[in-house]
Amino acid sequence: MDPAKASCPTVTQRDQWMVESQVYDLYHLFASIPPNAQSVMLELLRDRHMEFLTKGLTHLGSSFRVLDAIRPWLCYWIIHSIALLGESVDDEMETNAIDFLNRCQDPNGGYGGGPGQMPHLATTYAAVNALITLGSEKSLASINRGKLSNFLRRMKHPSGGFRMHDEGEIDVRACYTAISVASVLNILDDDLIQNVGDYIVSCQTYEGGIAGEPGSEAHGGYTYCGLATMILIDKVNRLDLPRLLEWVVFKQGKECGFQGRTNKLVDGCYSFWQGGVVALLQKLSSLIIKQMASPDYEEGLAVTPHDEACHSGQGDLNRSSSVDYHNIGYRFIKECGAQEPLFYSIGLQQYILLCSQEQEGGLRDKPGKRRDFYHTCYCLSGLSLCQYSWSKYPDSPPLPNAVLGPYSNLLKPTHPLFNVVIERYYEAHEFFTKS
Ligand SMILES: CC(C)=CCC/C(C)=C/CC/C(C)=C/COP(=O)(O)OP(=O)(O)O
Ligand SMILES: [Zn+2]
Repeated sequence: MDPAKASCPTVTQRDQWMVESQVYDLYHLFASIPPNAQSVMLELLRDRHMEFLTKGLTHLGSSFRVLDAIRPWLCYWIIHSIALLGESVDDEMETNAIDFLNRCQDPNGGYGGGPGQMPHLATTYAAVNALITLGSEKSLASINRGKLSNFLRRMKHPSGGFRMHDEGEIDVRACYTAISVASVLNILDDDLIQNVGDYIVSCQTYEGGIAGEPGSEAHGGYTYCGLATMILIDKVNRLDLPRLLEWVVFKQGKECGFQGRTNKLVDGCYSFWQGGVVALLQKLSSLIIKQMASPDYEEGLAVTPHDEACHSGQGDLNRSSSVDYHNIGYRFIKECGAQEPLFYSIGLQQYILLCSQEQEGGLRDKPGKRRDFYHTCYCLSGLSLCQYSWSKYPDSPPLPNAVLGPYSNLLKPTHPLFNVVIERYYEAHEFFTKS
């Protein structure tokens, strides 16, 4: 999956069979070997992943010239993966990463794809998440929040959406990256939020998922962005949540991985984009039941129609006057949702460990594809969500049967709204509450 562009809308039956046969070969092999060998096959290859990731970070300054416009993304994918594995980067690497990201910071706010490049919302999100994950005071203090706030306001469009960059496209990714960054940095206010809910509601399609822009096809990446944004702005009740849930659960394929959209192939990165959608919906289970139970639901009237009148109704999140935006993400993870995952969590862990994991380290889309940092980050993020999907709170240790393979596979929990490791999120939340 290339997050920058959409390709052909369907795959051929032959493509589908090829994937199925490769995946089923692996599953048959797995089923045919003794339990102790199965346990070895299911092991998360921590040391090899660390070697792959550390090498990548070391070479960030030199060998990634071809990926010159996404270098803050590479920082985030690598640093977040390392944090999920419960490791950290050494002091020299941390200093280099902070200095490098600082050079990507635009004098007028926001981060570009490399030093001197125009600021872009996607690389701003990546840079901020990377700096939060590094977590030191120097790292957090390096973000110029005043200027970044100006940049976000410059990207705001009267439709309610945001542009990705000056004169750039308006889409649901732009809404999410702007709102996520503003929320975590404590600079979110009514002006930034105005009409965002209207824009995202207009992107929910007849299938139930969310498209990148009005009139397009529902897709897992945009659905994650749209749903997370609606939660962060306290407008999630405006989405048709039962339909969204129905759409996403049917995106988990026979291979146990997720596909991004109807009639396309499963891919390890959707373990996070679609797995994240289900994890968020799990927390919203009482709201979903409420929408379904409403006598108006069949008529499509149970969903609040306009931006002004809506609050989520999620316990403490339900307020009548001014909204404490900075704390929505904080309180959300404390909410109790459904006690069990709403998808086949063990099956997805099996897909990630047996099909997406490369023996030499790093993770990939599917068998036959090459590893890369993007897939490593989102396969590990999805694996972490699965492992904690039976836990009442994301930071309480899961029972052994929730974790496929040896318990040493357990990763750090990630915040499902921001995709940063929860411990780092708490530290950043405290830092930006005070400053
Ligand atoms: C935070 C942030 C910037 C999030 C990005 C969200 C994201 C992953 C959007 C996906 C974009 C898209 C339509 C890809 C389709 O590619 P494809 O046709 O190659 O893949 P497919 O066959 O799996 O649909
Ligand atoms: Zn992918």
